[in-house]
Amino acid sequence: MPNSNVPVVSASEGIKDLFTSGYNFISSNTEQHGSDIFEFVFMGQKVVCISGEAGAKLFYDPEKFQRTGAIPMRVQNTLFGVDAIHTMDGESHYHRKQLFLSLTKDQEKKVSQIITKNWESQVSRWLKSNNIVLFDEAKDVLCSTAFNWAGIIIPDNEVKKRADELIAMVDALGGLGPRYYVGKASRLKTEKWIIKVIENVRRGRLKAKEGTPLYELSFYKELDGKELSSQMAAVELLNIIRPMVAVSILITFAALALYENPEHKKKLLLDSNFKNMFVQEVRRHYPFVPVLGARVRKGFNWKGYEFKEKMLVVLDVYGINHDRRIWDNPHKFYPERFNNFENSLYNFIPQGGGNPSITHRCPAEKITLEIMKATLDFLVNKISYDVPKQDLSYSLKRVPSLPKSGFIFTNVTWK
Ligand code: HEM
Repeated sequence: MPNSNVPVVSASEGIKDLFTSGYNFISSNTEQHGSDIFEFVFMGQKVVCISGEAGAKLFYDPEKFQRTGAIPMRVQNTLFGVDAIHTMDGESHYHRKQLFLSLTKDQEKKVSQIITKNWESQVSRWLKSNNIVLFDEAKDVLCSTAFNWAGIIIPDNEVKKRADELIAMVDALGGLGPRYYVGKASRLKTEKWIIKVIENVRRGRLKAKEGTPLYELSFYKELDGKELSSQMAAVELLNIIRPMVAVSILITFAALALYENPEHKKKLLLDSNFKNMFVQEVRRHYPFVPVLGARVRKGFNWKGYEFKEKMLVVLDVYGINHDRRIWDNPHKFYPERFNNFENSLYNFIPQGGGNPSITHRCPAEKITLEIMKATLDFLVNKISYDVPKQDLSYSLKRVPSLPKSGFIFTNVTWK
């Protein structure tokens, strides 16, 4: 059956639109055409874009979609590593996912204690400095937190270099040219180092504490009873450390939200429930993950549209977090909207959707929230600072996005 019943965005129009609309590319087209599905030809390949809560529910049906063959090599070469959990399906995905779920389960308190200590240890330096860039500080603090939690000790003078490499992998996501090559080189360098660490643990030359991600990934066995190759173990260990460092992007947006909405400061000082709503709204409101991709496992029909086997389907993550059918006044920063918000698993998906023990949804949303809350608590309750004039704008055309100045603060004092 021909798919003549959905809008088709021409390749030339679509490319122009992709570069001018960025994060809003899918939602601007679904709104314009009044359809949650449209087709678009990107680099010679037909891509089906879907949006809306029902679109997310469809996308997370493992009978209909698979991840094998969906993640471009340029993303695997930089962000995730080749053949990582993100690309797996079925039983082997389920088995590996249980490892990630067990590594992250009930860890939020431990991680937030480490990060609070790490933030506090920066203050004596800040008391003597002017114009401190929060994003730079956050990526280093998170890098040292992530390695400490994962069971890898790195000297203080290596933290910045490692943090820069991990952020370069994330920054490569929407980058053509230099950003991509810096991200790829950073992955090669970091993987090489972590492979050595894992081999040292396996040969008993380096002690790793049972229960830490380093130990568990070093000795984890696949369904066939074999250990991961040291390369694969390194890729997956980095799939825990790298995203933790990337929370620095959300932290920078949280500081921006606090600065632009000073009326929330008092409530953040006193009300832990409000702190929770505030960080949820940061995850919803600000741009981070733009889209997710999957391939049709076996042909099916949805809303009269014929999804054919192997078709590439892209889900509008940013758009669903700003969908007028789900959120009133979606472009307003309004934490109170999370009071009594009914989460259906598909209507608020900043870290993916569905049930995380079955789907590819992020296993570390609780950890992410606690890192953000511990940081907000530190910024609001422990220190005072001024925010000088700077360019705090951020672009929806750049993936990932970030306030241009990185959020500069100065005149720091303890409270
Ligand atoms: C900055 C905050 C974070 C964001 C925005 C984020 C976002 C995401 C997204 C969108 C996915 C993929 C969902 C899908 O494919 O359907 C994902 C998966 C994943 N995330 Fe996160 N994440 C964050 C933090 C973390 C942290 C702190 C960790 C580890 C401690 C982590 C570990 C993972 C892993 C291992 C997966 C793969 C799960 C799978 O394929 O089954 N993430 N994350």
